[in-house]
Amino acid sequence: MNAIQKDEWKNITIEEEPIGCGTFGEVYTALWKTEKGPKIIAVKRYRSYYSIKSKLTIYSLQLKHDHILKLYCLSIDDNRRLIELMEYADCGNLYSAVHDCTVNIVNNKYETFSLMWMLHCAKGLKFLHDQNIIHRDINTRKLLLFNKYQTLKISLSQTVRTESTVMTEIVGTFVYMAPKIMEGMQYTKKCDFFSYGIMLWEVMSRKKPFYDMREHHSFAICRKVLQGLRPNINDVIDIQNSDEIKILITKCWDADPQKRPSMEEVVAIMEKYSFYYENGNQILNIMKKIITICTFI
Ligand SMILES: Nc1ncnc2c1ncn2[C@@H]1O[C@H](COP(=O)(O)OP(=O)(O)OP(=O)(O)O)[C@@H](O)[C@H]1O
Repeated sequence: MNAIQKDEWKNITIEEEPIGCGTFGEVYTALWKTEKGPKIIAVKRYRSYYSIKSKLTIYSLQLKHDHILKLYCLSIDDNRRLIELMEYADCGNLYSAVHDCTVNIVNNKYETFSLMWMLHCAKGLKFLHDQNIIHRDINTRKLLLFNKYQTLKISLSQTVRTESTVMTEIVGTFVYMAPKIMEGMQYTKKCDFFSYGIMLWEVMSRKKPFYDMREHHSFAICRKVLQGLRPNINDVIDIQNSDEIKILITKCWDADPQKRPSMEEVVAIMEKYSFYYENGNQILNIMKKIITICTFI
């Protein structure tokens, strides 16, 4: 792990107002004057040392992937608080991009964006699973956006563990949590697939999971999910051949973990759709231009 030298702190200026607040601490933007020039980074200030062991495990794994958020280093500040320096996501989290309908760049090409985001998420998760790592709390607030909303990366929280670890303590966010985990069973990779299914529904419907439940507290959601209730699949927006996406969602959130698809399958389906939409749109634009030119001739 790269440790930050004590005198390096003078090169880092942290903003006063946090940009986000999580379970374990607050996140700020900061300017880091490095030898290669200044760069904007994100800094997380933890409230306690509780996080340090799991964070050190994550760092020791040295995970590098296009769809995993880059972590630079961990340190202790002058007030003896655990500090983490990481890549700054200039477009915020996916939850806001999906539910805040004021982002025009996203609204104008929503289908293309949504399929691309969920492809990136599947690729990132597949990478983690290939290393035998389980995220355990993947949700749309943990998916961060870059590059004019065109790149998505998974943020690694304290919940991330290697599969060999015994994990029966319940962690995670209830609306995205697999029923077996609610029952206190051991976490396996399959719990991330369940969360993926809920997120895919959320992104493809632009609705919040269980938005239509009268009682929206954790216990009510747990009870309903254990009884087999899932978000309404018909909320998924109609795109060309969206039936395959709907089948994928229902397979991912199946109560039986064995019936959930593999991440290879998920990546293959999402790749097919993203390619279709990306290229379909380009072909459509070229055709529109040809038609315009022809009408002028
Ligand atoms: N690297 C980053 N770049 C930009 N914004 C970030 C970054 N990390 C976090 N944020 C913002 O801050 C919010 C809170 O992040 P944080 O990681 O603390 O949340 P969390 O999901 O509760 O994590 P944890 O459960 O590990 O504490 C995120 O939803 C996001 O909007």
